[in-house]
Amino acid sequence: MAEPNTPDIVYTKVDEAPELASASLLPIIRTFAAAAGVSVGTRDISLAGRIIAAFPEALTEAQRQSDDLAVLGELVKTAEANVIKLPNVSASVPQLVAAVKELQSQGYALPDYPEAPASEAEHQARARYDAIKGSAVNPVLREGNSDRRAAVAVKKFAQSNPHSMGTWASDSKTHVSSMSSGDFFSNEKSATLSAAQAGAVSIELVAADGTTTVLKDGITLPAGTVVDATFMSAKALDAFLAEQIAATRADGILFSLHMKATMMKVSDPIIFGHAVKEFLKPVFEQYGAELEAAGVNPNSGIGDLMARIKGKAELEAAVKAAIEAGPPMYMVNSDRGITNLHVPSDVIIDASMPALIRAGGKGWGPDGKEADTNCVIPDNSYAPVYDEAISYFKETGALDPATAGTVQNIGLMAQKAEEYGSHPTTFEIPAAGTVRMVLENGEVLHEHAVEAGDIWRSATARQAPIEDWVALAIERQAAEGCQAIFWLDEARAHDAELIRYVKPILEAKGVADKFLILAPREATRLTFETIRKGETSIAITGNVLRDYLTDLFPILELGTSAKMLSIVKLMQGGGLFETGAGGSAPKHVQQLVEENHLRWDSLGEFCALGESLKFLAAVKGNAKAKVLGEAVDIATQGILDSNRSPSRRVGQPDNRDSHFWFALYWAEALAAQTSDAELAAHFAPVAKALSENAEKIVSELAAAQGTPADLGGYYHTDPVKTEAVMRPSATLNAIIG
Ligand SMILES: NC(=O)C1=CN([C@@H]2O[C@H](COP(=O)(O)OP(=O)(O)OC[C@H]3O[C@@H](n4cnc5c(N)ncnc54)[C@H](OP(=O)(O)O)[C@@H]3O)[C@@H](O)[C@H]2O)C=CC1
Ligand SMILES: O=C(O)CCC(=O)C(=O)O
Ligand SMILES: [Mg+2]
Repeated sequence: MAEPNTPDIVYTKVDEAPELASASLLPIIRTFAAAAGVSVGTRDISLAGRIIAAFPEALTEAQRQSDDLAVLGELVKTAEANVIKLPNVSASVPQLVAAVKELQSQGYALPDYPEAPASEAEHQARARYDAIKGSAVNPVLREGNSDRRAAVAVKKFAQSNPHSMGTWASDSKTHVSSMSSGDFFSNEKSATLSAAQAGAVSIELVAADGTTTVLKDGITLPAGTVVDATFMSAKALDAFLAEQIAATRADGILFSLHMKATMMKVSDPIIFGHAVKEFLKPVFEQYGAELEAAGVNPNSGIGDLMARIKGKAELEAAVKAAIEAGPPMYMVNSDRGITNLHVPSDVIIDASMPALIRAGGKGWGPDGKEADTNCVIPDNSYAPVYDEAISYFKETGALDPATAGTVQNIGLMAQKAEEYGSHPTTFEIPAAGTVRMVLENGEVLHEHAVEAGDIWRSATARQAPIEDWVALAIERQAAEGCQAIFWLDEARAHDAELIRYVKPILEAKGVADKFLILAPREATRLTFETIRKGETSIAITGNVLRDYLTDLFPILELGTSAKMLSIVKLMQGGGLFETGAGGSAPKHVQQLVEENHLRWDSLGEFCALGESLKFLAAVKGNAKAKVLGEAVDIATQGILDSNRSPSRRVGQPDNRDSHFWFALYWAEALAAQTSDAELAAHFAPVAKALSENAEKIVSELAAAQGTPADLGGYYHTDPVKTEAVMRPSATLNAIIG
């Protein structure tokens, strides 16, 4: 059961650009909803909020915060859940450390993040910080599978207002490089647990000398669970990286590494660290002891390394020389000298690869110019999607967003399906031996011979979420009547187990002929061919491809994934409405702080709000919520039709302007509707006041732009300062109240 005082809708407090947007939009939502008796509460899932909640004993009574993520984690397991979830930071270690430092500077007596915990207290602090790190929110809240697609109006708008696309040259040197052996893909084993195999599972390392170390126990898996185990060989990875660095240099193109160090919070920072070490090999060989003494952890990137050796001229010169000796690197920010390998969370594959493909295969080099790029994606499980996309565009030229059809996604992710649940079962192997997954009945389910440094991981997917995912796919295909493809490779161990679920369900429902099952590479090609004809395709995928494809296709079709409708149909009957498929856009905060312009597009919030209100109407029979929700859809349409989305440049309308127009169109739609006279009467004067003062409001908003903005913090902003920045129109504020 949900807590007795749960509001009708919970709106999440998050980080960076979406949180800034909330400072302006949420007061409007609350005021409008209150008029219809709909309550909108908030829960804090921001990085800073989660850190504060984890250390109550270190803080004063006034500083303490409840563990809102835990509360929401319970709520989403109930039918009462109606949550609007904005993107939050999935923190890398450098981000976590920066957030802790900021809070300490604000008087929060938090322990430092212990890089190398020694005492019991440090081990405890480290365990709490590790739980906050990476993708720690989404797997908890996503108690349902994912349905992401562009709303019809949004897709139509993109077709009639196509964004610019880079051109693809057939002789582009841009390509994807992946390991051909020794990676997670090659080493994967998978099995579905029978009733006799269900129960407790332990993971142990049997060393060469026969001693056994338990890596993890206390896991209980029910019958029907698909259990995978695999590993990446550290030696094979290093050899591959060395080869790619040399080959990139020889080709005269940019070196780039694309990982998901946030969502894959244990394995991917380690792989990223291998790349840092390989790129700076002479430095680590010559100065290894000094780097260690300075507390350098390559997994945290070159940025952290540079900060730790600051002032040590010889070391600094050695790092500079090593970077110069390597191929030019793909840059995050060439003006500031921030490379791909500076921070593990700066280049995140789901957003970075599509942006590069949208640009015609170009990345930014250290000279501030665009260039072809070697896209290094070590594991070969999903890299073929990007490889095939790039080959396809080299052959056919860029996609035309004016005519392209659309790709929707049904993604398996409920109950920490697949890689989402793999964090506690991923290990950097301390010594050579055999890793074994041992079942309660004594059987060894999977085993691998490993060497020190190898990265071993197990992921699982439970029966109920898999069946729910197939059911959702059937429902969506029936609704659209279009092509629908299960992106599953029968030659891959894990996918073969999923296919054993999928096929009988499709056959039993009599819909097998409506679906294709294709390996990712083949599915990529067919899907591009389909949307090139202007048609729709539904990609039904596992968790990682859910993540990758719901940025890839929208970024090519709509220019951004921020405009996606992103619904999580919770398995217990509740609703979780995500706002777009993108993240928290740190670059937008940088621009706001420098020139007080927020280019964040809240279309994702508008779409989610409409869905959330209509869901409230449907499950609680709340007629006023239905009226509010339908009016939100009209207002969202108005934003598109009248081109009220934020512009990218200072001096032009921004996020705050779009919220004003949204409020105006919403109020007008409510005043005009005839299903609820009381609401119409209430909103008529609001619409009138907003409309009559439009010019004044817009000029007050414009006046705020152009000078630096002070938010009083980055991860933990000052609410009063933020409100002053985000609500600069006294006229609008007076009408909203
Ligand atoms: N659901 C979640 O909770 C998610 C969280 N994240 C987190 O977000 C952070 C940033 O991730 P990153 O990989 O940079 O991806 P983002 O999606 O945040 O940003 C990449 C780019 O996409 C564009 N963009 C994204 N959202 C919007 C929007 N609403 N309006 C306009 N443009 C938008 C921006 O392009 P431009 O700069 O050209 O304007 C932005 O720089 C990370 O901390 C990550 O962990 C990431 C994905 C999902
Ligand atoms: O959970 C995360 O870290 C990011 C998730 C994400 O990028 C997505 O859901 O698209
Ligand atoms: Mg994503």
